[in-house]
Amino acid sequence: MSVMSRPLTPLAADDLAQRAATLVADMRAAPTGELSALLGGDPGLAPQQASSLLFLSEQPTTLGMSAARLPLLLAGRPGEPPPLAEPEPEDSEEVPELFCPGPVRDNPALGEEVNERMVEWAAQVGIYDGRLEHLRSCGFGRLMMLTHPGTEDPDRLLAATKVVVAEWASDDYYLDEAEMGADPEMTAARFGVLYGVVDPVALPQRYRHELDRFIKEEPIALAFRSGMEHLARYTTVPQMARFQHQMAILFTALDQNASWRHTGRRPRVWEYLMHRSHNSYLPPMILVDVVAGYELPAQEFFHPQVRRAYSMAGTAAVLLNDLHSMDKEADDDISLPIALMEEEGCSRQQAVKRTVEIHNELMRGFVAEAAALSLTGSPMLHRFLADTWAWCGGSREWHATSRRYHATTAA
Ligand SMILES: CC(C)=CCC/C(C)=C(\C)COP(=O)(O)OP(=O)(O)O
Repeated sequence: MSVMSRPLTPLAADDLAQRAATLVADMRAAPTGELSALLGGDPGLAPQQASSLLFLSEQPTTLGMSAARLPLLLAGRPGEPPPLAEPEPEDSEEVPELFCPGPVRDNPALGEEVNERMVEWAAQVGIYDGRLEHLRSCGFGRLMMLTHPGTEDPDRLLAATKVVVAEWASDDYYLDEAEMGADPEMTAARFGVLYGVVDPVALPQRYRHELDRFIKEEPIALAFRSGMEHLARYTTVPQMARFQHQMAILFTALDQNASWRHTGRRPRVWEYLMHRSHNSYLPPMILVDVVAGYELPAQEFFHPQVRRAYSMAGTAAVLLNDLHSMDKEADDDISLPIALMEEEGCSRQQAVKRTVEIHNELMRGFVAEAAALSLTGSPMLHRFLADTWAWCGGSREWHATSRRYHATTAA
């Protein structure tokens, strides 16, 4: 019987320590010393104790992004007063280190090749027309190279890059960038139609040509259709179905975001965190097995405990995006630091610190869940969890260096 068809049973402490050690060993580039201490350092601990330690330990570590790497996030826009609250005096709010690995591999030439081919494709489908140089400089090919160390195959990486760039483009064109035609009043109507392209509808014959024409003329729709056709060369039926499901979740969350912008209503912190769990980095992250050339069976992928584990990683990773894009977002946009400043009266520095703490809590939660799951899951699940961890490391590196977030650094 598949382990995922029955509930997980409490584990013996020595089992947990042993499995956690294996998991950590497989998590290339993980902060192994810290994880070992947390997960397996004391085999006498009961599993619940070991797990709760993961949530309690917030000490600065020797790994991850140090507070020193966050000055840009703390600085605010040059020449502008600090938003909403006065900053705290220096070092009263020390930002903890990120609990997140670094990249498992960095192969700039591979990233460049994928990036160039992606830009060529973007020109063909018509997205980022007149902005292709900026698209190139964002280095989405590099993002995919960094986040998917399991393959050297540029075509596999390119297929995934296309759908990920289509996702970003839909966010830019339909929600975020007014100068690219985004209008919150129209967002839900647009994503409604787009979903019918992602999960193709069977329209009555008489109306099909109108949809076909719409897809040809709407670059975002064409980007999704073309990108998904390429991706389908590498997906199984369940893998493509899970991608479509994740798009439905994403589009709903983007509609929610548009409604806040349209009405001017600001979400509470808990509500924003829920939103960011749906508008998270799961869309690119759940492709880790597709790109690496194996399949996490649907029975495990959709198991609530597995989904809980990788969803924590997906939300944590997107909170790093919130930190890095603080200075580029429009005034009506919302992020976790902004929600914290607005609702809890935090200064900018306090909000950054709190965001890092929440990120770390989620990542520690992911590791705790992953350690427990790898005791009973399939080898594919074990690999999927390790690849998820590696994805976070690659994403962290990209956010720290991409021109999408830092106008003057290398893509
Ligand atoms: C890859 C991708 C776009 C995933 C879906 C979730 C999503 C729309 C984002 C992470 C983009 O969020 P955000 O608008 O905050 O990103 P930017 O800061 O604009 O890059």
